[in-house]
Amino acid sequence: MFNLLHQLELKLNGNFSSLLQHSSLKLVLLAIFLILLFRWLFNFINSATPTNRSPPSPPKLPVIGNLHQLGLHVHRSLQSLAQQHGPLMLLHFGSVPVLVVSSAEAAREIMKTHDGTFTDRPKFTFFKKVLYNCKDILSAPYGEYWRQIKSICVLNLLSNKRVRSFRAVREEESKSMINNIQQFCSISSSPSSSSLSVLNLSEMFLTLTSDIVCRVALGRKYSDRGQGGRIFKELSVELSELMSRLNIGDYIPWLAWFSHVNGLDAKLDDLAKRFDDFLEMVVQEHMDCSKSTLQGHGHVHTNEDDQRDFVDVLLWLQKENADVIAYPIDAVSIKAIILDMFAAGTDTIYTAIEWVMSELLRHPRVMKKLQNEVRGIAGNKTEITEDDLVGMHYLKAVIKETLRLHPPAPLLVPRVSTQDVKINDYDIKANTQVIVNAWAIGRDPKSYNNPDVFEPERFLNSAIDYKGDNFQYIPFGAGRRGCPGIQFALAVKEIALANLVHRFDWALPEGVRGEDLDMSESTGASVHRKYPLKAIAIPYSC
Ligand code: HEM
Repeated sequence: MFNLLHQLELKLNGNFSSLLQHSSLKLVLLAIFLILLFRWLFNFINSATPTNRSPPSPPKLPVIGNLHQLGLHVHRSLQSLAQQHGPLMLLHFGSVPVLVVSSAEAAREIMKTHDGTFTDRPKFTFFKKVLYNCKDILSAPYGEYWRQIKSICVLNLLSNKRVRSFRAVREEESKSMINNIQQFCSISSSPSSSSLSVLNLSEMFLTLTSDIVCRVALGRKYSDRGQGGRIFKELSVELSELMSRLNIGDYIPWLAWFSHVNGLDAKLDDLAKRFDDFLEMVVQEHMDCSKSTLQGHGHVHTNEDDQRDFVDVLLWLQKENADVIAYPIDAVSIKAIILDMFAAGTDTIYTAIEWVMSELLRHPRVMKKLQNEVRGIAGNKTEITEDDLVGMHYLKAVIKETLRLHPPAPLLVPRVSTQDVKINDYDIKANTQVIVNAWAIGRDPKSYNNPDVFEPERFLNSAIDYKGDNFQYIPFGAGRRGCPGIQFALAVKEIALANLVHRFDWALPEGVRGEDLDMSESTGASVHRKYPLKAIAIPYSC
């Protein structure tokens, strides 16, 4: 989401120069510039005699505020600014005040002590255009509607019981990924093949994750069946890309026209339309199916039925609860909630598995220790099932340590204050946007020894967990707006990783040594590897 902050400079430069060739436009822009300059001078003079105590701020420029101080990797830029200005720092992105939180203590203040004040989300153009005008859980404004759909999500879609009920889906899809790798190894080791072939693991993890989320949310896969499959893959990739682009009008409202000129608005509208058509088709399929069930042609679903996918559950709730809840769930809410599962679930899980395997390939000692644990527990079994995972403490520590170093959403999801509030003696005004730098907090030397070193042992016998009570460790956020998908995400990661390290030994292509593996990050709100992870699998026989 934040990479536009950088793209803005580049794109504005390129497009402005051609536009400025029109002299009337030059005059209009000059007039706008002068108005803004006067406004800025006026504000500057007023703020020179502050009546309140704001958090420290680096100096800002007119119009763009502190945007020029953000590099391609915003979490890294904000960490270095915080090292100079402190763990609570007030920036301005354009005209929007943004409070940046960079320590566990400050995060506790925001997400626990004053959680009730920081429960709203900014009204980003992406949320309005693609997430059904904020009718989903992630972007819905704090209030009764959000409370209702969040509790549906926590109790009916992502409860521990419901997550357990999808065990077969996870086991089958992990098995299918392992079989594909096995097949790939057989082909590459056949006499006709000249060398061991290199697997694109990033692509495999993306397929695994989106197939699991699809089956759980929509009832079937959309990755391998004719046109529906093609449409779905295209949409998922675009969703992730456009979610990562920031709309400059969100921060400098008078530049909103720029998103018309550079085509971003049109792309968002187009994506929203195509996603809506796809989800409409899926919901219709479910409704047709339940009609034929009522006519006696199929299996009747009940509330206790563990086999229902998310669309089934939401349609059932729509019917059952129509008269008892404040905001009856309409068709738009159903589509928005389902879209959230993809927007918030797929990219994050796939990214997390990608980083775990990257760290294991970089650290052969940890890989070996993990394989010993997994193979010791699996014994002669070829496939790991979820029953085997219970005793795999090192596996869980490896996953935890990777999420510390590489939280898929390093800046969580921004929030907004709903009223004026005092934090650590600083006055924070209502409507201040809040960014919590979970990435910087996870690497704070005050909380961790050797914070940049990958050392899963630090989480063995440690009481730190994911629930959001340990503010030095918040990859899933915390408080009322915390992530409801933790159990779902961990269940997928654990079964996939255990099977990957059990069934294969792993090496990097072309004899690259672990420590030389390129760990560059992509730009954007969810940070994955810049380059796909490629590796060689060597089948292991138990
Ligand atoms: C490794 C995987 C995941 C990570 C790292 C992750 C991370 C996050 C983060 C950081 C937030 C914002 C929390 C905050 O503001 O305090 C969030 C919110 C959310 N996540 Fe996740 N998530 C993951 C998986 C999932 C999955 C699998 C689902 C659903 C299937 C999901 C659904 C949501 C929803 C609906 C929200 C919005 C909650 C709200 O605004 O009330 N997430 N997630």
